[in-house]
Amino acid sequence: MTADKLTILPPARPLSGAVSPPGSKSITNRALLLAGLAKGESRLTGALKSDDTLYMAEALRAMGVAVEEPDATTFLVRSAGVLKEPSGPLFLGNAGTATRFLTAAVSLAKGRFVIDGDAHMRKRPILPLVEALRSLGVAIDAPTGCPPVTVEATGAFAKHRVVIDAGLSSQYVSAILMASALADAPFEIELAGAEIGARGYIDLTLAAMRAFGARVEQVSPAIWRVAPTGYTATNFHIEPDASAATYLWGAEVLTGGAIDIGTPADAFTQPDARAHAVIAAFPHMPEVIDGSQMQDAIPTIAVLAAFNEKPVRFTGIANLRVKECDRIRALSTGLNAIRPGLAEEEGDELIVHADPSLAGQRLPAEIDTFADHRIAMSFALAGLKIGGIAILDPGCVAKTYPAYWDALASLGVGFSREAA
Ligand SMILES: O=C(O)C1=C[C@@H](OP(=O)(O)O)[C@@H](O)[C@H](O)C1
Ligand SMILES: C=C(OP(=O)(O)O)C(=O)O
Repeated sequence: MTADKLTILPPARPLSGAVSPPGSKSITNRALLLAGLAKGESRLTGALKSDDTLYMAEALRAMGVAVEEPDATTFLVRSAGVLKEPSGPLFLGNAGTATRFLTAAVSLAKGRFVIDGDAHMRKRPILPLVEALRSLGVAIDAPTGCPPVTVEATGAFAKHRVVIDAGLSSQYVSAILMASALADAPFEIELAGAEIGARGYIDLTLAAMRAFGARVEQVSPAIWRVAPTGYTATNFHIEPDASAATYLWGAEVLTGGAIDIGTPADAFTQPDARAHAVIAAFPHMPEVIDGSQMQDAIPTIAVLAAFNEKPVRFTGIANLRVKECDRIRALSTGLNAIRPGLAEEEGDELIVHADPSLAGQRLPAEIDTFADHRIAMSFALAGLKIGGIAILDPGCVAKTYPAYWDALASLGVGFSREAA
């Protein structure tokens, strides 16, 4: 974490140029794990190198997997196909994917594993996953309901069917799906309720599992069946990050520019690519936006909404409160710091009162990012149109997009950096 602040200087011209977003965080962390669970060598290209994926790589190394980095976007993973007991706790920063996915994966290894993270991760719920694994006979404990999680693993599940509540996070389901291909018999996962965060992330999980040789079928909208195939090492290419793309799409429409991100919106398989259609409608974005299937894109769209022609109500976003920070609160706080009354929380919904006349004004505001990369990256968009927007702790973008500020600079955005 850096203590400084970065003030965005609104560009005089529309932003134009070519910038490729980095590799997908979600897919990189799935591929790293599955490569670590496969016997042999897997080459992962187009990968993201950022805090979240480097924590995953480091944890795998601590469990005996060789993870080499021949270049800036490749991981070369060599594994015996089993995760060994590490000599100490696995520290995963604030990487939700790494934390949840590894909690399930180590439950089928042998030994004692402690999954831990930073102060933010220690506030992010993991109890539904812990309880599901416990119901499978795993000796697992998370006294606060959040990390740290301690697992005493014996190498097998005692049962081959689990019911899990994924209302708070789809990552719990992805975690068990990926681990369950290592069970010793066919395994079934059922959702406790119809509610699930973003289903598109489950599809990403199934696609990654199949690429590494798993056989998994969706029996009904709430039930998946996984064959006990284990994983096969493979070479795997990772597409660019759709959530990262949303900032570039946002910068393009907000400034009336032309930014070539190198990937057509319909070529992404990640759920946040849905945001493209909404962003492309700017400044005529809909008055009600259901964020449930594109959750990580909501900060981007909410900041754009401040410049929309009509107010926007965001629904289906309750679990934004348990992401890297409470994103509903962070968005309302930041927008109201720019101009009081700009945003309003109504229960777990967010209303952004649009005001196109904000563009071109000077409204100095310090944006508290709450150490959340998406709050930093999305509020930078406001700074493209409003003078005086300062992003606190800009280094937090390293969680998923370490080159973000360089990318904006390459498009012609200027900054002034100072100690906060
Ligand atoms: O499976 C994944 O890769 C992710 C799932 C989503 O989280 P939840 O399932 O916790 O909502 C998303 O917000 C996160 O950035 C990545
Ligand atoms: C919610 C996010 O991350 P994670 O849950 O993987 O930490 C995110 O990247 O917006």
